[in-house]
Amino acid sequence: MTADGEIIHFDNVGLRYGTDREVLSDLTFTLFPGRFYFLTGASGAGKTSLLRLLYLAQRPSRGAIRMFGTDAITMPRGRLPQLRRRIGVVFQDFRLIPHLSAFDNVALPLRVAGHREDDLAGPVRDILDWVGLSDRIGARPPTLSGGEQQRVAIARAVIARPAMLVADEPTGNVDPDMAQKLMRLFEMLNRQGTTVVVATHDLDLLRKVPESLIMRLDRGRLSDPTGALRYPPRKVQ
Ligand SMILES: Nc1ncnc2c1ncn2[C@@H]1O[C@H](COP(=O)(O)OP(=O)(O)OP(=O)(O)O)[C@@H](O)[C@H]1O
Repeated sequence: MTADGEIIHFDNVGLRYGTDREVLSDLTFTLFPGRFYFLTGASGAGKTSLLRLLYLAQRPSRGAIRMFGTDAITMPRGRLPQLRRRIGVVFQDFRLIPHLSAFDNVALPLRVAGHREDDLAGPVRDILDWVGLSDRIGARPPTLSGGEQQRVAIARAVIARPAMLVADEPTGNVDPDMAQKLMRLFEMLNRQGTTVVVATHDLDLLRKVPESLIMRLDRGRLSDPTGALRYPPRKVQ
C-alpha cells in the first residue's frame, strides 16, 4: 500500500486482444483499501477483461497500473506470484479441482504457499464452517450444488487472507436466497478489511450492499458523470 492509501491505480489503461479493436479504453481510476466495489455493465462491456487486469492474469496494451505500491507493468516477472498472492479470485466457473475434496480445494493456496500440514486443518475447517459447509468437507465438487461449489470457491479465495477479493459474477449460478447469503459473506469479509470487487450485470445485487461503490463499464469505458471513476467513485443512490 502506498502513502496515500490506494491499493490499485490505473492510469489511461487500454486493452486489445491481438490486433482487434480495444475492448477497454482510457481507464483511469483508483481503488482504495477496505471498500466494496461493484463492477457493472452489459454483457461484453469488458467486466471480465478488467477483472483479469486486476488479478494480473492479463497485461494491458497501454497505460500504467500500480498495485500495492508496485509498478505492475515494469516489475520483474519473478515478483508476480508475490503480488498475486495478495489477491483472491472467485472465477465465474469456480475452477475447483474435481477430484479433490472441498477441504483439499480450500487448502490448496496454503499448501502452495508452503504452510505445514499440521497448520492447515484448523484454518481450512474454520473457513468451511464460515461459509456453511462444515458438513461437506469431504465432498468432491461434482457432488456439490452450484451454490455449495460457489462457497468452496469463495473459501479457497479468502483462506490466505488476501488484501483484495475479486469475484466474477459470483451469484450467476445461484438462486436469490443464496445470492443474498453470498453477498453477506462478502460484506463480512469486507468489514474485516478486505477490499472487494464484484463484477455483475445484476443490478438488484447493488442494492443488497448499500455501502458499495459502483464502477460502470459501457463498451470498454468507465461511464460516470465525470467520464471516469475517480477519487473515489460515487456511492449508489
Ligand atoms: N480472449 C479474448 N480474445 C478476443 N476477444 C476477447 C477475449 N476475451 C474477451 N474478448 C472480447 O472482449 C469484449 C469484452 O469481453 P468481456 O468478457 O470482458 O465482457 P463482460 O462484460 O465480462 O461480458 P459478460 O457479462 O458477457 O461476461 C467482448 O467483445 C469479447 O468478445
